[in-house]
Amino acid sequence: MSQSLTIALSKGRILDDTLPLLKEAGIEPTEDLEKSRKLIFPTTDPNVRLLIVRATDVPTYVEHGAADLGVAGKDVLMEYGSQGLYEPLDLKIAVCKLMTAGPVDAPEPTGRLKVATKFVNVARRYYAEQGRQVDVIKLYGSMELAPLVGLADKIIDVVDTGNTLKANGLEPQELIAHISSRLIVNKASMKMKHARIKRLIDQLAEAVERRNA
Ligand SMILES: Nc1ncnc2c1ncn2[C@@H]1O[C@H](COP(=O)(O)OP(=O)(O)OP(=O)(O)O)[C@@H](O)[C@H]1O
Ligand SMILES: O=P(O)(O)OC[C@H]1O[C@H](OP(=O)(O)OP(=O)(O)O)[C@H](O)[C@@H]1O
Repeated sequence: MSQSLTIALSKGRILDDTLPLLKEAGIEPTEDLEKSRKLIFPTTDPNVRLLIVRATDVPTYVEHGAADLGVAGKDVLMEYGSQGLYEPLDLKIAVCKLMTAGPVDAPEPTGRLKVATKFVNVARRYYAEQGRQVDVIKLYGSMELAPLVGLADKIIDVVDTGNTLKANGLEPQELIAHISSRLIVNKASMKMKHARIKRLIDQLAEAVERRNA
């Protein structure tokens, strides 16, 4: 008997970049996910369904077993803490960098640094490793605004082209990590549904390799 799989994805770039890889593994949604308000979607494989969740919620669904697998940015996994999950495959999609950024040509602030970010755990860890005293301010978006209005000296955010920083008079400073999206797997599912999950990982790994050849 075939084992059922539930895969958690987020709308936007992760969905756009993951669907072609899933297609190569024989899994295609049977309706247009971007156009629908539904959150659970059947696929051409009767034993595979897709869940649509917020990008930052993907690890939660997978760790708790509400989904067997998911696709999440390394930034999200660094912030969430990935010890409760397996992370068997780098899908090499949604590639960007996690960086500190601040106003162009601003002098390095002396004393306690104010850093605004949605990656508060990453920020605390990063500055603790440097022995630097920081106040970390949690934001949920539009981080670039914080230094412009005096909420923070710097931000930590993902950077791709750098256009968003530039448009706001900011510049990238220190590289914290190279980021791409990873396939994550629930630990119990990996045991209980090993053959099916292993097959999918192998198929996706081949698809990633073909794409990056
Ligand atoms: N400009 C970018 N270029 C390339 N990859 C990016 C970029 N911005 C974010 N990413 C990567 O894509 C992932 C998903 O980003 P996306 O913008 O879809 O969600 P989000 O807006 O960060 O999440 P949420 O909706 O929960 O706030 C991020 O976790 C990151 O790894
Ligand atoms: O260096 P860039 O190429 O400008 O990309 C960086 C931007 O991309 C992400 O935002 P996104 O476009 O995903 O919008 P969001 O804020 O809705 O997540 C991120 O939060 C940055 O603002």
